[in-house]
Amino acid sequence: MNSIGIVLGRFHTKEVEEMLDEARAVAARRQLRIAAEVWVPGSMEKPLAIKRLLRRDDIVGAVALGIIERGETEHGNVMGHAVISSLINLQLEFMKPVGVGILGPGINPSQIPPRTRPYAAAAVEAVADLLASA
Ligand SMILES: Nc1c(NC[C@H](O)[C@H](O)[C@H](O)CO)[nH]c(=O)[nH]c1=O
Ligand SMILES: CC(=O)[C@@H](O)COP(=O)(O)O
Repeated sequence: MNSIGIVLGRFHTKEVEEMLDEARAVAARRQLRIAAEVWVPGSMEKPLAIKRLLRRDDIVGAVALGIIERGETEHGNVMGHAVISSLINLQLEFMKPVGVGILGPGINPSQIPPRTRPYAAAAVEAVADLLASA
């Protein structure tokens, strides 16, 4: 059974816990073992946490979950671009799939609930699909 790791940001923790619940269910359905669940302060810390997981021989893929909320400045947009770009680069560096389930940037509170489970599911499904097609 393939093992993956999940990195989660602590912004909007309750909603991210719902994303984790969905990710666990999809992983089980796709016969993926979750070898690690790593909580980090925010999205800026996700690339390092994902890289630590991808360096592990027992982990063949990873998932990043979290929420980048709408702020008053461009901080969230800049962060979103940088983080997602880094996660894609890590995928190519290690040749291991990284599913990105990060809501936003610029998401409003009312936009979060309908996206938590679909985004988490899509991130795990993407990793499972890439592993299956390897
Ligand atoms: N505003 C959000 C953040 N900001 C925190 C950063 O990700 C980081 O933890 C901080 O800059 C210290 O290095 N993170 C999110 O994931 N979502 C946000 O909305
Ligand atoms: C997306 C964020 O960083 C948010 O939490 C705060 O943003 P801002 O400083 O633009 O209000």
